[in-house]
Amino acid sequence: MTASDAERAVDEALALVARNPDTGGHRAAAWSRAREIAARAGAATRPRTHRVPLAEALGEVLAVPLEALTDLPSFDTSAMDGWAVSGPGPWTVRPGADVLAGAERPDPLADGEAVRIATGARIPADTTAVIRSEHSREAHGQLYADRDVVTGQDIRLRGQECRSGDQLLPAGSGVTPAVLGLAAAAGYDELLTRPRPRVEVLVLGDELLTEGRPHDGLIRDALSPMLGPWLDRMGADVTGTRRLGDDAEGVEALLRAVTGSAADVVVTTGGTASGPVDHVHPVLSRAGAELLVDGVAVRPGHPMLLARLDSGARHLVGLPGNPLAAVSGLLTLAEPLLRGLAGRAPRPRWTAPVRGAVSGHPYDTRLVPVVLTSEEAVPLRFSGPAMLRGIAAADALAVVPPHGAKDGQELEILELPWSAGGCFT
Ligand SMILES: Nc1nc2c(c(=O)[nH]1)N[C@H]1C(S)=C(S)[C@@H](COP(=O)(O)OP(=O)(O)OC[C@H]3O[C@@H](n4cnc5c(N)ncnc54)[C@H](O)[C@@H]3O)O[C@H]1N2
Ligand code: MOO
Repeated sequence: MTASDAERAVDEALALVARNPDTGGHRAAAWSRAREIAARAGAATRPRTHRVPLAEALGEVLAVPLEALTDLPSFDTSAMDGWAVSGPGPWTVRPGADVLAGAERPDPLADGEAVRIATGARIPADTTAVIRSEHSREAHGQLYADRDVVTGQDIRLRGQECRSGDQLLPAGSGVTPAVLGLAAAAGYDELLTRPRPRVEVLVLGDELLTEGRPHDGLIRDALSPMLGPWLDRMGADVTGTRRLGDDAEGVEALLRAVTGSAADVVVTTGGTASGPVDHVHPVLSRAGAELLVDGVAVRPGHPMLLARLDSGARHLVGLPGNPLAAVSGLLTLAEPLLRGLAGRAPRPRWTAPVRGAVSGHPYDTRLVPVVLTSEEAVPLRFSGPAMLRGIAAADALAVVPPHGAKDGQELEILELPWSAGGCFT
C-alpha cells in the first residue's frame, strides 16, 4: 500500500464515522474494517527514521533495503579442514605452509601441489579442489585421496551468497537477531531504521488500587502491569504508564496528553463508554481530534476507538476498561496501527479448525481465547469481558464470525506475541 492509498483510506474512514445520523455521528465499524483503518492510519503517518549501531536496531524495522556492501563470501573460501590441491593426484605436499582462516593471501599452487588448509581460509590461486582431511592420506611428502575428487568440491566461491549491491532484504523487514547477523556479515556497522513507535499509556479510573487485595468496592488495576509489556512485545517503545483519576485534574491531564504528548500513540484505558465519568469522548472533542473508529462490532470491546490527533501526526487508541475488552482493542486497533507506524506489513493471516461449536453474537465478531494444539484451536472458559483467566492461559484469540462457528470450522487466529515469536513478528 502506498502512502497516498493509506491517506485516501483514512479520509474514507473519517467520512464513514461522520456520516451516520442516528448515533450522534458514529457507528460501529466491522471488525476487519476497523483493523484495516488502523493499519492504514499507521501507514499514512510520516515515517521517522534514524541511524543506529547494529546492537540498538533489534526490534526496529529497516527504513531502506539491506544491500550487500560486499560479495559474500568476499573471497574464495575453503568449506572444510583438509587440503587445497591443484590438478589430479597424488599431490606433493607443500611443507610447513598451513593456510589458516584470516591469514595472509597464500601463494598460488603449482600443478600437482597440495597445501593443508583450514575451514574459512582463503583458497590459493589455481586450486582445483579441497579434499577433507578424513578423505585423504599423507605419506612421505605425498597426499593421496581416498575417493574421487570432483573439480571445485568444498570450495565456497566468492559471491555465492550475494554480490556487492544485491538486495538482501526489502525495506520494512523487522530487524531480528538473524538480520543483525546478516547485516554484520554483509559489512554493516549501523542500520537506517524506523524506530519503534513511542506509546504512552494512560490508565483512567478512581476505583483502581496499585497494591494489595480488592476492598470496599475498589479493585486492582490489572491493566497497568499488562499493557506496557504487551505493547513492548508488539514492537512499541513504551515511554510510560500513568494513572489518571476521574476528577477534574485527571481530565485536564488527559487533555494535555491528547494535545501535547510526545508519544506517537496515546493508549488510554477505561472511560470509553457513556457513563458519568467516561471522559475520553468529551476530551477528544475538546481537543479537536478526529475519530477514525468510534466503536467496533466486536465482543468484547465494542466501545474501543481510534482517533487521529494533530492531522495524523499522532493517534490515540481508546481501550475499554473491562480487561479482556482492553485486550480486544489492543489486537484490533493498537496492533495494526503500530505495525503501520513501524512500516511493517500487516501480520500474515492464518486459520485453524476450532474444537467444538462456538456460540456467536447475532451481529458482531467475537474474539475468544484459545489454546493451540498441533491440529486445532481449543476455546477456553472464563472469557467474559471483565475476565483475564482465559486469556492468561491462551496462546491466541480465535475470530468467531457473527452467528458462531461449527465444530471443525476454520477460524482466523490472532496469536499472542509471546506464542508467535516475540516482538520480531
Ligand atoms: N450504557 C452502556 N454502558 C456500557 C456499555 C454500553 O454500551 N452502554 N458498554 C459496556 C462495555 S461492553 C464495556 S467494555 C464498558 C467499557 O467501559 P469504559 O471503557 O468506559 O470503562 P470503565 O467504565 O472505566 O470500566 C469498565 C469496567 O472495567 C473496570 N476497569 C477499568 N479499568 C480497569 C483496570 N485498569 N483494571 C481492572 N479493571 C478495570 C472498571 O472497574 C469497570 O468494571 O462499558 C460497559 N458499559
Ligand atoms: O465490550 Mo464490553 O467488553 O463487551 O464488556
